[in-house]
Amino acid sequence: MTEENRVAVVTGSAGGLGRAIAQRLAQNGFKVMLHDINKDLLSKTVKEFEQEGFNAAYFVGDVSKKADQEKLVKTTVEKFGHLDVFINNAGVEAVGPFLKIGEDELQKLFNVNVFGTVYGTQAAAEQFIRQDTKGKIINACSIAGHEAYAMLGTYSATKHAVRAFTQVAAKELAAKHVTVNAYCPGVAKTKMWNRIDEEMVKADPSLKPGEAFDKYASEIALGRYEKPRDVANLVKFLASEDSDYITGQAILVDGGLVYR
Ligand SMILES: NC(=O)C1=CN([C@@H]2O[C@H](COP(=O)(O)OP(=O)(O)OC[C@H]3O[C@@H](n4cnc5c(N)ncnc54)[C@H](O)[C@@H]3O)[C@@H](O)[C@H]2O)C=CC1
Ligand SMILES: CC(=O)C(C)=O
Repeated sequence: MTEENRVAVVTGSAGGLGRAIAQRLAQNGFKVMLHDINKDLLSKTVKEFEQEGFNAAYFVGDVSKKADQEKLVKTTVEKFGHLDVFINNAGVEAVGPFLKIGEDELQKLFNVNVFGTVYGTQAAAEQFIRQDTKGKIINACSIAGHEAYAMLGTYSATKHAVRAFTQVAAKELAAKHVTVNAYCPGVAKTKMWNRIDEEMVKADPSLKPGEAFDKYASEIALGRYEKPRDVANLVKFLASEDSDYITGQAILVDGGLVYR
C-alpha cells in the first residue's frame, strides 16, 4: 500500500539511518521533510532526493532547541498542508569509561538525544491535536536503550530515557489517537559506528581499526551487520496504518543481538 499525500518529518536525515528512513518513506509515496544540523550534507541529500523524483523539502535545525523543533513542524505544515508522522531520529554518541564521563558529554548527549526527542514529540503532538487527526511519533532508541554497554555509559543512559519517554508519551497521547513507538537498531554501518569504532580502538591498543565494530557485529545471530535499509523497513511499518494498534513499544531491529 502506498502512502500518497501523507507527510513525514525525519530529523537528522542528511545521512545515516535518517536518510535511509526518509528515502524508504518517499519511495512509498510520502512527502518528506528532511532535516539536519549539518547544512552542507543536507543540501546534498535534498538534491539527490529531487533527482530521484521524490517530493521533499528541507529544514536546517538543531533538535535540542525547542524553538527549532516548533519551527520545523510549522514549516512542514506551511509546505505540505499537514503532518502525519514525526520521526525523532537525530542522535549523538560518546565513547569512554564511566570514571571519565564529564559535564560536557552529559550535557551534549542529553541535550540532543533526550531533550531533542521530548521537544520533537511535543511539537508534533501539538500539531496533531490542532489538526484533530491521528498521528504517529517514532523515536530512535537503540539496543543500548534495553541493555547498557561498557564505554557507552552516557549514550546508554540517554537511550534508556528515550524508551521511558516513548512509553509516557504513548500513554498520555493515546486518547488523542497519537501513537508513539521507537525503533532499536543494533550495529549499523553509519558514520556513528565509524566514530564509535575509532574511539574504542583508541582506548584499547590491542584492537586494530574496524575490530571494535567487527567484535560487536560478530555476535549478531543473523550473521551480518545491520544496513540502514533494515532499520528503514521497520520504520516504514511503524509509519504505516498497519501499525495502528501498536503504541509505547521500543522494537528491536538488530538481527538477533538483544532479546526482550
Ligand atoms: N548506527 C547505529 O548502529 C545505531 C544508531 N542508533 C540511533 O539511530 C539514530 C541515527 O544514527 P546514525 O544514522 O547511525 O547516526 P549518524 O551520526 O550517522 O547520523 C546522525 C545525523 O543526525 C544529525 N544530527 C546530530 N545532531 C543533531 C542535532 N542536534 N540536530 C539535528 N541533527 C543532528 C547529524 O548531522 C547526522 O546527519 C541515532 O539516534 C542513533 O543513536 C541506534 C542504534 C544503533
Ligand atoms: C550505536 C548504538 O546504539 C549501539 C550500541 O550500537
